[in-house]
Amino acid sequence: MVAHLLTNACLLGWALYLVVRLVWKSSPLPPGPPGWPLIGNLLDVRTLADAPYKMLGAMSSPIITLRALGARYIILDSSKVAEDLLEKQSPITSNRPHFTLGGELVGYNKATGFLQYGDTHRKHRKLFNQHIGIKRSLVVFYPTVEAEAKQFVCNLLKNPDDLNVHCRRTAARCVFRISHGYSVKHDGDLFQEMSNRALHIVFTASATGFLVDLLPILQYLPEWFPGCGFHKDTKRWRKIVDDAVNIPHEFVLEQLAKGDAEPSFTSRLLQQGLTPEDEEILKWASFMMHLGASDTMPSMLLAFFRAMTMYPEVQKKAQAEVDSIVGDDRLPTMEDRDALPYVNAICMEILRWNVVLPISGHVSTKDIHYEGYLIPKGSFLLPNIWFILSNPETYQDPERFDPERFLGEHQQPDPREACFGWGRRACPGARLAESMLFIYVATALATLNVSRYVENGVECVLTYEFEEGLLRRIKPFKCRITPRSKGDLLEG
Ligand code: HEM
Repeated sequence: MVAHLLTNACLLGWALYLVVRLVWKSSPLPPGPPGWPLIGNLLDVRTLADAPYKMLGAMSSPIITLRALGARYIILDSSKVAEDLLEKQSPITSNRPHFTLGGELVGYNKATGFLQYGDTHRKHRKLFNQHIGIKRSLVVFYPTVEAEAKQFVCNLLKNPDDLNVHCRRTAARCVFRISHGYSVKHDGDLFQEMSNRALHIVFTASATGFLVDLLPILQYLPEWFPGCGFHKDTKRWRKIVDDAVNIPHEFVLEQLAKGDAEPSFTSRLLQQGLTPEDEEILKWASFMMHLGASDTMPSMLLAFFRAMTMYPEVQKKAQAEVDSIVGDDRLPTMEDRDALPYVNAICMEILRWNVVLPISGHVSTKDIHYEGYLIPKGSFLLPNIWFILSNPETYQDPERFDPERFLGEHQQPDPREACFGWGRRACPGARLAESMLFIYVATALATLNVSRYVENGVECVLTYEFEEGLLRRIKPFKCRITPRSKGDLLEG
Protein backbone atom coordinates (compact mmCIF):
# COMPACT_ATOMS: atom_id res chain seq x y z
CA MET A 1 0.00 0.00 0.00
CA VAL A 2 2.73 2.42 1.07
CA ALA A 3 4.82 1.48 -1.97
CA HIS A 4 1.78 2.10 -4.16
CA LEU A 5 1.22 5.56 -2.66
CA LEU A 6 4.88 6.41 -3.01
CA THR A 7 4.90 5.35 -6.67
CA ASN A 8 1.83 7.50 -7.35
CA ALA A 9 3.36 10.50 -5.58
CA CYS A 10 6.57 10.10 -7.58
CA LEU A 11 4.64 9.86 -10.84
CA LEU A 12 2.59 12.93 -9.95
CA GLY A 13 5.73 14.87 -8.99
CA TRP A 14 7.44 13.89 -12.22
CA ALA A 15 4.38 14.90 -14.28
CA LEU A 16 4.22 18.29 -12.51
CA TYR A 17 7.95 18.79 -13.12
CA LEU A 18 7.47 18.07 -16.84
CA VAL A 19 4.56 20.51 -17.11
CA VAL A 20 6.53 23.27 -15.35
CA ARG A 21 9.57 22.64 -17.58
CA LEU A 22 7.37 22.66 -20.68
CA VAL A 23 5.71 25.97 -19.76
CA TRP A 24 9.08 27.43 -18.76
CA LYS A 25 10.82 26.31 -21.93
CA SER A 26 7.92 27.31 -24.19
CA SER A 27 8.30 31.00 -23.31
CA PRO A 28 9.41 32.74 -26.49
CA LEU A 29 12.73 34.42 -27.02
CA PRO A 30 12.57 38.22 -27.08
CA PRO A 31 11.48 39.44 -30.54
CA GLY A 32 13.96 40.08 -33.32
CA PRO A 33 14.20 40.90 -37.00
CA PRO A 34 13.51 38.01 -39.40
CA GLY A 35 16.63 36.07 -40.39
CA TRP A 36 17.81 34.51 -43.65
CA PRO A 37 17.73 30.75 -44.25
CA LEU A 38 20.89 29.11 -42.85
CA ILE A 39 22.67 32.31 -41.82
CA GLY A 40 19.86 33.71 -39.64
CA ASN A 41 20.71 37.27 -38.55
CA LEU A 42 24.41 36.92 -39.38
CA LEU A 43 24.36 40.15 -41.44
CA ASP A 44 22.78 42.07 -38.55
CA VAL A 45 25.39 40.63 -36.18
CA ARG A 46 28.09 41.84 -38.59
CA THR A 47 26.57 45.33 -38.60
CA LEU A 48 26.45 45.13 -34.83
CA ALA A 49 30.20 44.49 -34.80
CA ASP A 50 31.12 47.09 -37.46
CA ALA A 51 28.79 49.96 -36.67
CA PRO A 52 26.52 48.99 -33.76
CA TYR A 53 24.76 52.32 -33.71
CA LYS A 54 23.51 51.88 -37.28
CA MET A 55 21.04 49.15 -36.47
CA LEU A 56 20.21 49.96 -32.91
CA GLY A 57 16.79 51.07 -31.83
CA ALA A 58 15.53 49.76 -35.18
CA MET A 59 12.74 47.82 -33.46
CA SER A 60 10.08 49.01 -31.08
CA SER A 61 10.99 46.47 -28.36
CA PRO A 62 13.58 47.41 -25.70
CA ILE A 63 14.91 43.85 -25.86
CA ILE A 64 15.79 42.22 -29.17
CA THR A 65 17.14 38.83 -30.23
CA LEU A 66 19.49 38.17 -33.14
CA ARG A 67 20.34 34.58 -34.02
CA ALA A 68 23.34 33.43 -36.03
CA LEU A 69 25.44 30.28 -36.25
CA GLY A 70 23.75 28.72 -33.25
CA ALA A 71 24.35 31.72 -30.97
CA ARG A 72 21.77 34.10 -29.50
CA TYR A 73 22.54 37.79 -29.12
CA ILE A 74 20.09 39.59 -26.83
CA ILE A 75 20.34 43.36 -27.30
CA LEU A 76 19.26 45.44 -24.32
CA ASP A 77 17.92 48.71 -25.67
CA SER A 78 16.84 50.48 -22.48
CA SER A 79 18.37 51.35 -19.11
CA LYS A 80 15.57 49.54 -17.32
CA VAL A 81 16.14 46.26 -19.15
CA ALA A 82 19.93 46.54 -18.72
CA GLU A 83 19.51 47.23 -15.02
CA ASP A 84 16.93 44.44 -14.53
CA LEU A 85 19.14 41.87 -16.21
CA LEU A 86 22.74 42.94 -15.57
CA GLU A 87 22.36 44.56 -12.16
CA LYS A 88 19.49 42.74 -10.46
CA GLN A 89 20.38 39.34 -11.93
CA SER A 90 24.13 39.93 -11.86
CA PRO A 91 25.08 36.56 -10.29
CA ILE A 92 23.92 34.87 -13.52
CA THR A 93 24.60 37.59 -16.12
CA SER A 94 28.22 38.51 -15.41
CA ASN A 95 30.14 36.03 -17.50
CA ARG A 96 32.13 37.04 -20.60
CA PRO A 97 32.27 35.42 -24.04
CA HIS A 98 35.06 32.89 -24.34
CA PHE A 99 37.89 33.75 -26.75
CA THR A 100 40.11 30.84 -27.72
CA LEU A 101 42.77 32.71 -29.68
CA GLY A 102 42.98 36.09 -27.92
CA GLY A 103 42.05 34.62 -24.54
CA GLU A 104 43.55 31.19 -24.03
CA LEU A 105 46.34 31.18 -26.61
CA VAL A 106 47.55 34.77 -26.33
CA GLY A 107 46.85 35.02 -22.61
CA TYR A 108 44.23 37.76 -22.42
CA ASN A 109 41.91 35.44 -20.49
CA LYS A 110 43.85 36.51 -17.37
CA ALA A 111 43.01 40.21 -17.86
CA THR A 112 40.06 41.55 -15.84
CA GLY A 113 37.84 42.43 -18.78
CA PHE A 114 38.11 38.96 -20.35
CA LEU A 115 38.08 36.73 -17.26
CA GLN A 116 35.28 34.26 -16.89
CA TYR A 117 33.10 35.21 -13.93
CA GLY A 118 34.24 33.57 -10.69
CA ASP A 119 36.66 33.87 -7.76
CA THR A 120 39.61 35.24 -9.73
CA HIS A 121 37.43 37.92 -11.31
CA ARG A 122 36.07 38.85 -7.89
CA LYS A 123 39.66 39.24 -6.61
CA HIS A 124 40.50 41.57 -9.51
CA ARG A 125 37.45 43.69 -8.78
CA LYS A 126 38.37 43.87 -5.10
CA LEU A 127 41.78 45.32 -5.95
CA PHE A 128 40.22 47.95 -8.20
CA ASN A 129 37.47 48.82 -5.72
CA GLN A 130 39.89 49.25 -2.85
CA HIS A 131 42.50 51.28 -4.70
CA ILE A 132 40.75 53.34 -7.36
CA GLY A 133 37.08 52.75 -6.63
CA ILE A 134 36.70 54.83 -3.49
CA LYS A 135 37.50 58.50 -3.02
CA ARG A 136 39.68 57.87 0.06
CA SER A 137 42.24 55.90 -1.94
CA LEU A 138 41.83 57.75 -5.22
CA VAL A 139 42.86 61.12 -3.69
CA VAL A 140 46.47 59.87 -3.54
CA PHE A 141 46.50 60.08 -7.34
CA TYR A 142 44.92 63.54 -7.73
CA PRO A 143 48.30 65.39 -7.69
CA THR A 144 49.54 63.07 -10.46
CA VAL A 145 46.48 63.75 -12.60
CA GLU A 146 46.75 67.51 -11.98
CA ALA A 147 50.45 67.53 -12.91
CA GLU A 148 49.81 65.51 -16.08
CA ALA A 149 46.92 67.79 -17.09
CA LYS A 150 49.22 70.80 -16.74
CA GLN A 151 51.92 69.07 -18.78
CA PHE A 152 49.31 68.23 -21.42
CA VAL A 153 48.22 71.85 -21.97
CA CYS A 154 51.89 72.98 -22.06
CA ASN A 155 52.70 70.43 -24.76
CA LEU A 156 49.56 71.30 -26.65
CA LEU A 157 50.41 74.99 -26.70
CA LYS A 158 53.86 74.18 -28.09
CA ASN A 159 52.39 72.01 -30.79
CA PRO A 160 48.66 72.70 -31.16
CA ASP A 161 48.28 70.88 -34.48
CA ASP A 162 49.10 67.55 -32.84
CA LEU A 163 46.00 67.41 -30.64
CA ASN A 164 45.30 63.77 -31.45
CA VAL A 165 48.82 62.65 -30.53
CA HIS A 166 48.84 64.72 -27.32
CA CYS A 167 45.52 63.26 -26.14
CA ARG A 168 46.75 59.68 -26.63
CA ARG A 169 50.13 60.38 -25.07
CA THR A 170 48.83 62.13 -21.98
CA ALA A 171 46.28 59.40 -21.21
CA ALA A 172 49.00 56.74 -21.46
CA ARG A 173 51.44 58.79 -19.33
CA CYS A 174 48.90 59.49 -16.63
CA VAL A 175 47.71 55.87 -16.39
CA PHE A 176 51.30 54.51 -16.34
CA ARG A 177 52.10 56.71 -13.38
CA ILE A 178 48.96 55.55 -11.56
CA SER A 179 49.34 51.85 -12.42
CA HIS A 180 53.12 51.45 -11.93
CA GLY A 181 54.50 54.82 -10.81
CA TYR A 182 56.42 54.92 -14.08
CA SER A 183 57.01 58.20 -15.94
CA VAL A 184 56.96 57.76 -19.70
CA LYS A 185 60.09 59.59 -20.85
CA HIS A 186 59.72 60.35 -24.54
CA ASP A 187 58.15 59.14 -27.76
CA GLY A 188 59.10 55.53 -28.38
CA ASP A 189 59.56 54.93 -24.62
CA LEU A 190 60.10 51.17 -24.13
CA PHE A 191 57.27 50.60 -21.64
CA GLN A 192 54.81 52.61 -23.62
CA GLU A 193 55.72 50.85 -26.87
CA MET A 194 55.32 47.45 -25.19
CA SER A 195 51.95 48.41 -23.83
CA ASN A 196 50.75 49.82 -27.19
CA ARG A 197 51.79 46.68 -29.04
CA ALA A 198 50.08 44.42 -26.49
CA LEU A 199 46.89 46.47 -26.65
CA HIS A 200 46.88 46.38 -30.41
CA ILE A 201 47.10 42.58 -30.29
CA VAL A 202 43.82 42.23 -28.45
CA PHE A 203 42.00 43.74 -31.44
CA THR A 204 43.97 41.81 -34.06
CA ALA A 205 43.52 38.55 -32.15
CA SER A 206 39.77 38.98 -31.78
CA ALA A 207 39.45 39.76 -35.49
CA THR A 208 41.61 36.85 -36.70
CA GLY A 209 40.45 34.48 -33.95
CA PHE A 210 36.94 34.19 -35.32
CA LEU A 211 37.54 30.76 -36.92
CA VAL A 212 39.30 29.28 -33.85
CA ASP A 213 36.56 30.59 -31.58
CA LEU A 214 34.04 28.85 -33.80
CA LEU A 215 36.09 25.62 -34.05
CA PRO A 216 38.27 25.43 -30.89
CA ILE A 217 39.61 22.04 -32.08
CA LEU A 218 41.85 24.02 -34.48
CA GLN A 219 44.03 25.06 -31.53
CA TYR A 220 45.20 21.42 -31.17
CA LEU A 221 46.09 20.95 -34.84
CA PRO A 222 49.63 21.65 -36.15
CA GLU A 223 50.68 24.91 -37.77
CA TRP A 224 50.90 23.37 -41.25
CA PHE A 225 47.24 22.25 -41.13
CA PRO A 226 45.01 24.45 -43.35
CA GLY A 227 43.51 27.30 -41.29
CA CYS A 228 46.09 26.86 -38.47
CA GLY A 229 48.64 29.48 -39.57
CA PHE A 230 47.57 31.51 -36.53
CA HIS A 231 49.90 29.36 -34.30
CA LYS A 232 52.92 31.29 -35.62
CA ASP A 233 51.43 34.68 -34.71
CA THR A 234 50.08 33.37 -31.43
CA LYS A 235 53.51 32.52 -29.98
CA ARG A 236 54.87 35.95 -30.92
CA TRP A 237 51.79 37.74 -29.57
CA ARG A 238 51.88 35.82 -26.31
CA LYS A 239 55.48 36.93 -25.71
CA ILE A 240 54.59 40.58 -26.40
CA VAL A 241 51.63 40.45 -24.00
CA ASP A 242 53.64 38.62 -21.31
CA ASP A 243 56.40 41.25 -21.52
CA ALA A 244 53.90 44.11 -21.28
CA VAL A 245 52.45 42.50 -18.16
CA ASN A 246 55.70 41.43 -16.46
CA ILE A 247 58.34 44.06 -17.26
CA PRO A 248 56.54 47.08 -15.73
CA HIS A 249 55.76 44.92 -12.69
CA GLU A 250 59.45 44.03 -12.29
CA PHE A 251 60.27 47.73 -12.58
CA VAL A 252 58.08 48.42 -9.51
CA LEU A 253 59.70 45.55 -7.58
CA GLU A 254 63.15 47.05 -8.32
CA GLN A 255 62.05 50.54 -7.32
CA LEU A 256 60.61 49.21 -4.07
CA ALA A 257 63.85 47.34 -3.34
CA LYS A 258 65.77 50.63 -3.83
CA GLY A 259 63.24 52.47 -1.66
CA ASP A 260 62.52 54.70 -4.64
CA ALA A 261 59.02 53.74 -5.80
CA GLU A 262 56.47 56.44 -6.64
CA PRO A 263 53.14 55.52 -4.95
CA SER A 264 51.11 53.56 -7.48
CA PHE A 265 48.36 50.94 -7.69
CA THR A 266 51.06 48.23 -7.99
CA SER A 267 53.48 49.53 -5.35
CA ARG A 268 50.76 50.07 -2.75
CA LEU A 269 49.51 46.51 -3.15
CA LEU A 270 52.98 44.95 -3.24
CA GLN A 271 53.83 46.72 -0.01
CA GLN A 272 50.91 44.96 1.67
CA GLY A 273 52.60 41.59 0.97
CA LEU A 274 50.84 39.33 -1.52
CA THR A 275 50.73 35.60 -2.17
CA PRO A 276 52.24 34.57 -5.55
CA GLU A 277 48.69 33.95 -6.79
CA ASP A 278 47.54 37.44 -5.76
CA GLU A 279 50.69 38.98 -7.27
CA GLU A 280 49.79 37.39 -10.59
CA ILE A 281 46.29 38.87 -10.30
CA LEU A 282 47.77 42.28 -9.53
CA LYS A 283 50.02 42.18 -12.64
CA TRP A 284 47.05 41.58 -14.92
CA ALA A 285 44.81 44.10 -13.17
CA SER A 286 47.51 46.80 -13.55
CA PHE A 287 47.99 45.91 -17.19
CA MET A 288 44.21 46.01 -17.69
CA MET A 289 44.15 49.64 -16.54
CA HIS A 290 45.97 50.48 -19.77
CA LEU A 291 43.51 48.58 -21.88
CA GLY A 292 40.59 50.21 -20.03
CA ALA A 293 41.95 53.72 -20.52
CA SER A 294 43.82 53.53 -23.81
CA ASP A 295 40.93 54.32 -26.15
CA THR A 296 38.39 55.76 -23.79
CA MET A 297 40.37 58.61 -22.21
CA PRO A 298 41.97 60.07 -25.39
CA SER A 299 38.56 59.91 -27.03
CA MET A 300 36.94 61.82 -24.15
CA LEU A 301 39.58 64.55 -24.40
CA LEU A 302 39.15 64.80 -28.17
CA ALA A 303 35.38 65.03 -27.71
CA PHE A 304 35.90 67.96 -25.36
CA PHE A 305 37.98 69.84 -27.96
CA ARG A 306 35.49 69.00 -30.68
CA ALA A 307 32.56 70.21 -28.56
CA MET A 308 34.34 73.46 -27.64
CA THR A 309 35.05 74.11 -31.33
CA MET A 310 31.44 73.45 -32.28
CA TYR A 311 29.81 75.27 -29.34
CA PRO A 312 31.78 78.45 -28.48
CA GLU A 313 28.98 79.70 -26.20
CA VAL A 314 29.44 76.62 -23.95
CA GLN A 315 33.17 77.31 -23.71
CA LYS A 316 32.61 80.96 -22.77
CA LYS A 317 30.14 80.10 -20.04
CA ALA A 318 32.43 77.40 -18.60
CA GLN A 319 35.47 79.69 -18.66
CA ALA A 320 33.50 82.37 -16.79
CA GLU A 321 32.60 79.77 -14.12
CA VAL A 322 36.20 78.56 -13.79
CA ASP A 323 37.53 82.14 -13.60
CA SER A 324 35.02 83.13 -10.91
CA ILE A 325 35.85 80.17 -8.65
CA VAL A 326 39.53 79.51 -9.34
CA GLY A 327 40.72 83.10 -9.95
CA ASP A 328 43.74 83.84 -12.09
CA ASP A 329 46.63 82.97 -9.82
CA ARG A 330 46.38 79.18 -9.80
CA LEU A 331 45.16 76.22 -11.86
CA PRO A 332 42.00 74.24 -10.99
CA THR A 333 42.30 71.20 -8.71
CA MET A 334 39.98 68.37 -7.73
CA GLU A 335 39.06 70.44 -4.66
CA ASP A 336 37.19 72.83 -6.96
CA ARG A 337 34.94 70.15 -8.36
CA ASP A 338 31.85 70.75 -6.22
CA ALA A 339 32.00 74.47 -6.89
CA LEU A 340 31.97 74.08 -10.69
CA PRO A 341 28.54 72.67 -11.65
CA TYR A 342 28.69 73.83 -15.26
CA VAL A 343 32.10 72.21 -15.81
CA ASN A 344 30.75 69.02 -14.24
CA ALA A 345 27.77 69.17 -16.59
CA ILE A 346 30.19 69.48 -19.55
CA CYS A 347 31.96 66.31 -18.36
CA MET A 348 28.65 64.47 -18.10
CA GLU A 349 27.66 65.63 -21.55
CA ILE A 350 30.99 64.40 -22.97
CA LEU A 351 30.27 60.96 -21.50
CA ARG A 352 26.81 60.95 -23.11
CA TRP A 353 27.66 62.57 -26.46
CA ASN A 354 30.79 60.52 -27.05
CA VAL A 355 30.02 56.87 -26.31
CA VAL A 356 33.35 55.17 -27.09
CA LEU A 357 32.15 51.67 -26.15
CA PRO A 358 28.71 51.59 -27.77
CA ILE A 359 28.05 48.04 -26.71
CA SER A 360 29.47 45.65 -24.12
CA GLY A 361 29.20 41.87 -23.89
CA HIS A 362 28.01 39.62 -21.06
CA VAL A 363 27.00 35.96 -21.15
CA SER A 364 24.18 34.39 -19.11
CA THR A 365 25.07 31.31 -17.08
CA LYS A 366 21.47 30.14 -16.40
CA ASP A 367 18.11 30.34 -18.14
CA ILE A 368 16.42 33.65 -17.33
CA HIS A 369 12.68 34.23 -17.42
CA TYR A 370 12.09 37.93 -18.05
CA GLU A 371 8.85 39.76 -18.87
CA GLY A 372 7.34 36.62 -20.40
CA TYR A 373 10.44 35.85 -22.49
CA LEU A 374 13.00 33.12 -22.05
CA ILE A 375 16.67 34.07 -22.30
CA PRO A 376 18.42 30.71 -22.47
CA LYS A 377 21.67 29.95 -20.65
CA GLY A 378 24.69 30.86 -22.77
CA SER A 379 23.04 33.82 -24.54
CA PHE A 380 25.14 36.92 -25.25
CA LEU A 381 23.65 39.90 -23.44
CA LEU A 382 24.61 43.13 -25.17
CA PRO A 383 23.63 46.37 -23.43
CA ASN A 384 23.19 48.97 -26.12
CA ILE A 385 24.89 51.89 -24.41
CA TRP A 386 24.97 54.12 -27.46
CA PHE A 387 21.24 53.86 -28.11
CA ILE A 388 20.37 54.32 -24.43
CA LEU A 389 22.39 57.56 -24.35
CA SER A 390 21.13 58.82 -27.72
CA ASN A 391 17.48 57.88 -27.47
CA PRO A 392 15.54 61.08 -28.37
CA GLU A 393 12.77 60.00 -25.98
CA THR A 394 15.23 60.39 -23.10
CA TYR A 395 17.62 63.08 -24.38
CA GLN A 396 16.04 65.83 -26.46
CA ASP A 397 17.99 66.63 -29.62
CA PRO A 398 20.63 63.97 -28.73
CA GLU A 399 23.25 65.00 -31.30
CA ARG A 400 23.44 68.45 -29.76
CA PHE A 401 26.14 69.00 -27.13
CA ASP A 402 24.14 70.59 -24.34
CA PRO A 403 25.42 70.56 -20.73
CA GLU A 404 22.28 72.40 -19.61
CA ARG A 405 20.35 69.12 -19.86
CA PHE A 406 21.97 68.14 -16.53
CA LEU A 407 21.27 71.40 -14.74
CA GLY A 408 18.16 73.13 -13.40
CA GLU A 409 14.75 71.69 -12.64
CA HIS A 410 13.99 69.18 -15.40
CA GLN A 411 17.26 67.28 -15.63
CA GLN A 412 17.72 64.43 -18.08
CA PRO A 413 19.06 61.10 -16.74
CA ASP A 414 22.67 61.01 -15.55
CA PRO A 415 24.72 59.32 -18.34
CA ARG A 416 27.17 57.91 -15.79
CA GLU A 417 24.49 55.36 -14.92
CA ALA A 418 24.84 53.86 -18.40
CA CYS A 419 28.17 54.79 -20.00
CA PHE A 420 30.20 52.66 -17.57
CA GLY A 421 27.96 49.59 -17.83
CA TRP A 422 25.90 47.75 -15.18
CA GLY A 423 26.37 45.11 -12.50
CA ARG A 424 29.49 43.16 -11.61
CA ARG A 425 31.27 43.93 -14.89
CA ALA A 426 30.60 47.69 -14.76
CA CYS A 427 33.75 49.75 -15.34
CA PRO A 428 35.94 49.64 -12.20
CA GLY A 429 37.88 52.66 -13.53
CA ALA A 430 34.78 54.89 -13.60
CA ARG A 431 35.77 57.09 -10.67
CA LEU A 432 39.31 57.50 -11.93
CA ALA A 433 38.04 58.25 -15.45
CA GLU A 434 35.64 60.90 -14.15
CA SER A 435 38.32 62.54 -12.03
CA MET A 436 40.75 62.62 -14.95
CA LEU A 437 38.13 64.05 -17.25
CA PHE A 438 37.21 66.79 -14.78
CA ILE A 439 40.80 67.89 -14.16
CA TYR A 440 41.80 67.89 -17.82
CA VAL A 441 38.65 69.77 -18.86
CA ALA A 442 38.92 72.37 -16.06
CA THR A 443 42.66 72.89 -16.72
CA ALA A 444 42.09 73.31 -20.46
CA LEU A 445 39.23 75.76 -19.88
CA ALA A 446 41.40 77.79 -17.52
CA THR A 447 44.38 78.02 -19.84
CA LEU A 448 43.29 77.62 -23.48
CA ASN A 449 40.91 79.03 -26.04
CA VAL A 450 39.59 76.54 -28.55
CA SER A 451 38.09 77.80 -31.79
CA ARG A 452 37.48 76.88 -35.42
CA TYR A 453 40.53 76.16 -37.54
CA VAL A 454 41.11 78.65 -40.32
CA GLU A 455 42.46 77.30 -43.59
CA ASN A 456 43.17 79.69 -46.50
CA GLY A 457 41.14 82.35 -44.75
CA VAL A 458 38.10 80.06 -44.39
CA GLU A 459 36.83 78.72 -41.05
CA CYS A 460 36.42 74.89 -40.97
CA VAL A 461 32.96 73.99 -39.69
CA LEU A 462 32.76 70.74 -37.71
CA THR A 463 29.72 68.50 -37.46
CA TYR A 464 28.74 65.51 -35.28
CA GLU A 465 30.76 62.68 -36.87
CA PHE A 466 32.40 59.53 -35.56
CA GLU A 467 34.33 56.65 -37.09
CA GLU A 468 32.67 53.29 -37.53
CA GLY A 469 33.93 50.24 -35.65
CA LEU A 470 33.44 48.33 -32.45
CA LEU A 471 34.96 51.33 -30.71
CA ARG A 472 33.29 54.55 -31.75
CA ARG A 473 36.29 56.81 -32.24
CA ILE A 474 36.08 60.53 -32.99
CA LYS A 475 37.06 61.38 -36.56
CA PRO A 476 40.32 63.32 -36.77
CA PHE A 477 39.62 67.06 -36.94
CA LYS A 478 41.44 70.35 -36.74
CA CYS A 479 40.83 73.18 -34.32
CA ARG A 480 42.68 76.32 -33.26
CA ILE A 481 44.23 76.27 -29.79
CA THR A 482 45.63 79.48 -28.30
CA PRO A 483 46.73 80.44 -24.76
CA ARG A 484 44.48 82.40 -22.38
CA SER A 485 45.95 85.02 -20.10
CA LYS A 486 46.68 82.30 -17.52
CA GLY A 487 49.39 80.98 -19.82
CA ASP A 488 52.10 82.15 -17.35
CA LEU A 489 50.80 79.66 -14.76
CA LEU A 490 52.01 76.90 -17.02
CA GLU A 491 55.63 77.89 -16.66
CA GLY A 492 57.77 76.06 -14.17
C1 HEM B 1 35.43 57.57 -19.75
C2 HEM B 1 36.19 56.51 -19.79
C3 HEM B 1 35.69 55.09 -19.68
C4 HEM B 1 34.51 54.55 -20.12
C5 HEM B 1 33.36 55.25 -20.82
C6 HEM B 1 34.54 53.14 -19.76
C7 HEM B 1 33.50 52.25 -20.02
C8 HEM B 1 33.56 50.90 -19.74
C9 HEM B 1 32.53 49.95 -20.08
C10 HEM B 1 31.23 50.28 -20.80
C11 HEM B 1 32.95 48.73 -19.68
C12 HEM B 1 32.22 47.39 -19.86
C13 HEM B 1 31.16 47.22 -18.81
C14 HEM B 1 30.38 45.95 -18.98
O1 HEM B 1 30.85 44.98 -19.57
O2 HEM B 1 29.22 45.92 -18.55
C15 HEM B 1 34.25 48.90 -19.06
C16 HEM B 1 34.99 47.87 -18.51
C17 HEM B 1 36.21 48.06 -17.90
N1 HEM B 1 36.89 49.24 -17.72
FE1 HEM B 1 36.26 51.06 -18.31
N2 HEM B 1 35.72 52.86 -19.13
C18 HEM B 1 36.45 54.03 -19.06
C19 HEM B 1 37.69 54.20 -18.48
C20 HEM B 1 38.40 53.23 -17.80
C21 HEM B 1 39.63 53.44 -17.11
C22 HEM B 1 40.36 54.78 -16.95
C23 HEM B 1 40.00 52.25 -16.60
C24 HEM B 1 41.25 52.00 -15.78
C25 HEM B 1 41.22 51.58 -14.60
C26 HEM B 1 39.00 51.26 -16.98
C27 HEM B 1 39.02 49.92 -16.68
C28 HEM B 1 38.06 49.00 -17.05
C29 HEM B 1 38.14 47.57 -16.75
C30 HEM B 1 39.25 46.87 -15.98
C31 HEM B 1 36.98 46.99 -17.30
C32 HEM B 1 36.60 45.50 -17.26
C33 HEM B 1 35.72 45.21 -16.06
C34 HEM B 1 35.32 43.76 -15.91
O3 HEM B 1 35.20 43.04 -16.90
O4 HEM B 1 35.08 43.34 -14.76
N3 HEM B 1 38.04 51.90 -17.71
N4 HEM B 1 34.59 50.22 -19.10
